[in-house]
Amino acid sequence: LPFATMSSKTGTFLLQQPLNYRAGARIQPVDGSHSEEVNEPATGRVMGKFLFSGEKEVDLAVQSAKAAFKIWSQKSGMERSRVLLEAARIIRERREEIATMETINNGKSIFEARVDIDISWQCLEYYAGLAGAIAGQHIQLPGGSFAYTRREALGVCVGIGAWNYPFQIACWKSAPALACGNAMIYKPSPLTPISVVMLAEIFTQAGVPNGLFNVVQGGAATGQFLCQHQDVSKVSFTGSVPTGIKIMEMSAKGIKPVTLELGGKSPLIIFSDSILENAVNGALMANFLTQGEVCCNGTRVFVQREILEAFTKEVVKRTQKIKIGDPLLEDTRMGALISRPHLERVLGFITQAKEQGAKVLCGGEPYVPDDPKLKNGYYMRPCVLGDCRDDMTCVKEEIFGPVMSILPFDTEEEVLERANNTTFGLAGGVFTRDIQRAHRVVAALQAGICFINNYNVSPVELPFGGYKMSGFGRENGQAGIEYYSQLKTVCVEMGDVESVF
Ligand SMILES: NC(=O)c1ccc[n+]([C@@H]2O[C@H](COP(=O)([O-])OP(=O)(O)OC[C@H]3O[C@@H](n4cnc5c(N)ncnc54)[C@H](O)[C@@H]3O)[C@@H](O)[C@H]2O)c1
Ligand SMILES: C[N+](C)(C)CCCC=O
Repeated sequence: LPFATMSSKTGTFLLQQPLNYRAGARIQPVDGSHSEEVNEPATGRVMGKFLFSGEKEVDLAVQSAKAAFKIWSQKSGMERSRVLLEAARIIRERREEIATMETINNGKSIFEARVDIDISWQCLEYYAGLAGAIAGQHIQLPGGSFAYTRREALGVCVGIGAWNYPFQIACWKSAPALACGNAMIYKPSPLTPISVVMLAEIFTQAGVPNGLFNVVQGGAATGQFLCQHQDVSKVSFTGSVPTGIKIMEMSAKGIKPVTLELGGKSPLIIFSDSILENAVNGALMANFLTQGEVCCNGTRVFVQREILEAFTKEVVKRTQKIKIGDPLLEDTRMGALISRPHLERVLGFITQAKEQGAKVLCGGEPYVPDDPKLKNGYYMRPCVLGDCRDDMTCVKEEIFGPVMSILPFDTEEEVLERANNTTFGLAGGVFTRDIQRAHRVVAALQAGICFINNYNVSPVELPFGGYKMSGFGRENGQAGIEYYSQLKTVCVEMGDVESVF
């Protein structure tokens, strides 16, 4: 179905179709508990309403996924690979339509949304490539006996996603899950319910059995029904630390494996020998993609004192030039934040930072575009904070908005101590021309994904995930296979059985 193309101008899209997907079709949930509005962040307009799913609908989705799992898990890796490749091809073909929908529902610029959709189909292609290579081992034992291992699917997996990368997060979870032979039920964030249903339609069109990828819409209660369902074998969650803790507690009751992709407050360390232009570009990429609503952002920017002034001046100049506005316009580089309460929360962090002694070097206030249809959108000017200290709230807590905190440092030893002084551990970065120092620094960083002389690039071949309270498990890369499969050992006796009894 053409979706966004029928109405691809900001302020015009209307939600007309059901957003649950079960057994190969869009449906209304059988026990929709209540309906919620879905907003367009760029305009603040209500685009329509959708129903939150109750326990019965969750159970129907699980039963339908179980039936599809029986078929899909019996297919060879190569057979699954062909279907995933076809899904990747359809996403490529519908790239503009999906990116437009993502922009309308999330508020990020169309420029960025296209990149998200590219990473999404690349993820499907990558796991299609691995599907045929999923294999066990043969182990020789004495007397001609032997053993072998089988890497088997887990069953019905649940994916629960955040609102910042709605389509991409669904692909990062479903591609390895399906490649390994699992079924998946996906629950997107209620703030961004739309694009994942397009993914479900694409999987059906590509040839997955009906029910293999179902979508249930809802919030915390729906998520809980999913996590607590006895026929669910695994939960993969992307979201905040407090919700991650709840997911882990619920999964513990059923001894269900979990993958937790949680928040961060990552350090970006810029040494004085860096190429200044690259370091500035890196800091912008580390802070302002998707209006700063990125889990792995390097929001604590540690700058060696010798270049503090030059770096800060350039970062501020470049930040002030970021084009904010209608996210569907080609030259927009920063769109609208996800919601009014979230915008107010981010602005609240800036007020508090000022109270605690930080200096606003640029931005940090609401932005009202000239275009009248955007006047109720959730925009703000990206902010750079100077005079920051490690004990300030803006430096300690995840803001999840376009706010960069600059922190001076003097020595490598000092900055590493400060960089690791956080309960988070998702990402980290270093800019330097000294290669020994670069590798020494990333080896010492307590973070799951580290960047040397760049930031926030994410080829799907690379495992992604956190240390410490940023979670565990990995998405993407070969490592992703381990988190959607289980190992069976088969021991084969070729001789007679000797009994000790
Ligand atoms: N590490 C990563 O890969 C990654 C990626 C994107 C976002 N994030 C993190 O996500 C957070 C922002 O996203 P958010 O505001 O959507 O997070 P959130 O934790 O509020 O919600 C995430 C998802 O969990 C669901 N949920 C909420 N309560 C639940 C419960 N009790 N049981 C089951 N499901 C429940 C929500 O409906 C949503 O789908 C940030 O902290 C960000 O860093 C992490
Ligand atoms: C694609 N990025 C920019 C690495 C973001 C990954 C998802 C985190 O929120």
